[in-house]
Amino acid sequence: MFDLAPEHPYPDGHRPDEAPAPHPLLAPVLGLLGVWQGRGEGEYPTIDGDFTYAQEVTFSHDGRPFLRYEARAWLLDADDAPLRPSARESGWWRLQADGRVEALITQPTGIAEIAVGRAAEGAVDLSTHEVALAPTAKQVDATRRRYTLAEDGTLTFLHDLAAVGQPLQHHLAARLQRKP
Ligand code: HEM
Repeated sequence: MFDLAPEHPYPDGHRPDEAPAPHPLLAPVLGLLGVWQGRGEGEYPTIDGDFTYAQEVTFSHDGRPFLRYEARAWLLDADDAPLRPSARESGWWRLQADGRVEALITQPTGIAEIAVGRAAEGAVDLSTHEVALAPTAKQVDATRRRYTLAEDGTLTFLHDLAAVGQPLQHHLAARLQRKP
């Protein structure tokens, strides 16, 4: 019989300098490893008014050439107090030898995205390759996600969305700080 392991034998790493050693193909995204938290603003022409939100984003790895990605957002009220849970998603970013990234991202709203793009020096730009929708999901045609790591350690996130009959346009912008 299999003996239950008290701890996972291959825990994910959240820092470039801790075990497991990151795979060399992760070099362009090493600066993203860890848990990030911050605040953002969002809008869309079909939504009543702007909104502010908080988000926690986690990038980790197990020594192979892909990142595990998870993002959870919650809406904020006018005093920045949590209002209600909002978008969440998780997936895998597969790093290729020439800096290309293939990202597979799924959301509980019935949307599964494959996005492709490039990673270089802490900047990642991902655009839709394909979107698959569950039968009851809202129509999403395309997205673009840009992550930029600034000198001061801030991670900027920009998200464009083509959905529910609207052309690709701004949906979200956030500034995240790495959690200690
Ligand atoms: C930080 C992440 C996100 C936040 C905080 C957020 C927030 C919101 C909010 C507040 C709405 C209005 C409806 C509601 O109150 O729930 C909305 C609508 C929507 N969002 Fe997002 N969103 C996020 C990410 C995404 C992503 C990644 C996608 C698609 C890939 C997406 C696609 C949509 C769509 C399709 C709608 C519906 C528009 C409509 O029916 O008029 N959102 N979002």
